[in-house]
Amino acid sequence: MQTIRVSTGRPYTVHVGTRLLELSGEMIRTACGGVKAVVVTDTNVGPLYAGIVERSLSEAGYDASTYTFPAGEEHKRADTLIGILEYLAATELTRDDVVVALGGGVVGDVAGLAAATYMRGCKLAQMPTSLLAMVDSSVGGKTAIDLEGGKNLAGAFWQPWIVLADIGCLGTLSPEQFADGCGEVIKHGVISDPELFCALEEAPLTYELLLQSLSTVEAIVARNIAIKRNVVEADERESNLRKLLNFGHSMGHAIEACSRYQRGHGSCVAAGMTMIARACARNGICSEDVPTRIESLCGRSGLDTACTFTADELYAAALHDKKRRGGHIDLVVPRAIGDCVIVTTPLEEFRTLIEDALAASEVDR
Ligand SMILES: NC(=O)c1ccc[n+]([C@@H]2O[C@H](COP(=O)([O-])OP(=O)(O)OC[C@H]3O[C@@H](n4cnc5c(N)ncnc54)[C@H](O)[C@@H]3O)[C@@H](O)[C@H]2O)c1
Ligand SMILES: O=C(O)C(=O)C[C@@H](O)[C@H](O)[C@H](O)COP(=O)(O)O
Ligand SMILES: [Zn+2]
Repeated sequence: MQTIRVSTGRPYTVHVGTRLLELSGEMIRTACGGVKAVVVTDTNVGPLYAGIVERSLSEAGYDASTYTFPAGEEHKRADTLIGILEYLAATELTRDDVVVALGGGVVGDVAGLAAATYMRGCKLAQMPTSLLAMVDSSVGGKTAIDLEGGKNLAGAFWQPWIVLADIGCLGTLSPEQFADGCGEVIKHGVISDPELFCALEEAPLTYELLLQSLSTVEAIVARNIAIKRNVVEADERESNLRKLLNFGHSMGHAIEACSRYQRGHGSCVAAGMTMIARACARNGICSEDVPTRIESLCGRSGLDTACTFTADELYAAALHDKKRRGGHIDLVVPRAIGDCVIVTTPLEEFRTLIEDALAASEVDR
């Protein structure tokens, strides 16, 4: 097992390993205390793993129960949040008690927001079960729901008390769901770890690798958590540096919204990273090999980087981005693999960059 300490306002430890589902009760009790624990999960993950976690919590002395909501990004919404909050109230959970978010990033984000708002804040344990949630969403404290206007528009920063990433859970993901998490892994390489990016070019993170070597995947997961930890520790509330973690997301979130959340987040980030890198190459900000290498690595990791939406559609959706301030948007642009910067960009220029990216993808075809 690997442990990664996160020194945010309230410090906590991320544990990455196997058999953590079974051990979760005692580990959560040590980190959180309390007498009640509510496992929040979705209809795919619950039948697989909630029973093991609820049993472990009970054996550790908790009065434990489970709340399950329908799987999918389309349920990362206000009515799901309210359903969870009403359940917490019905079980008479107190502020000293624990919400256990067991699932992918959707469960982590919405259950995390429930924990942040229930009685103005109760304890939270993140138990990510998808690759994406392990390498990214369970760490760093961003919680959110989507609104009609766009992705993650209502949320809170609420760091967990503990994160338990049982990599044994990855085996029940579909190859497509596993690949989706690679989008954020590749992002981490591009923003700050060129050695990771090169290592992935040598041996991409694939479902086949998962079947061959769980320990290799465990090491990659831990390395990604450490990358995210370093950024979050430096800028917990995203005043500046943390925006780097949004590389590929200005266009990625727009693609996700345009697809009405039918396309996976990681795949949209892969397309968004490729698009902004293409636009940067066209404008002499990076060399042509940057978009080529990003697109190629995404493809070898099983990610689709195509964008089927028009500049008008993407621009309209991207206007809801949280990094927009008046007539500008803070864009994360790559200068090289491992070297990204945040550039405050006028909206007209951003619109031109979207057009450049789409034009460049036409030329490539
Ligand atoms: N808070 C953050 O910092 C942050 C970071 C990145 C992404 N996100 C958010 O995370 C979400 C994407 O996360 P995701 O890709 O995990 O999506 P998800 O939670 O929808 O999970 C993807 C699918 O896999 C299923 N699943 C999860 N674990 C499983 C397992 N072990 N076995 C079988 N099925 C399993 C889920 O039920 C779902 O159908 C998006 O909403 C995105 O905005 C948040
Ligand atoms: O943790 C962060 O900070 C990130 O930006 C990680 C992203 O991968 C993630 O998708 C996040 O939810 C996006 O944040 P948002 O503020 O643009 O909603
Ligand atoms: Zn993301």
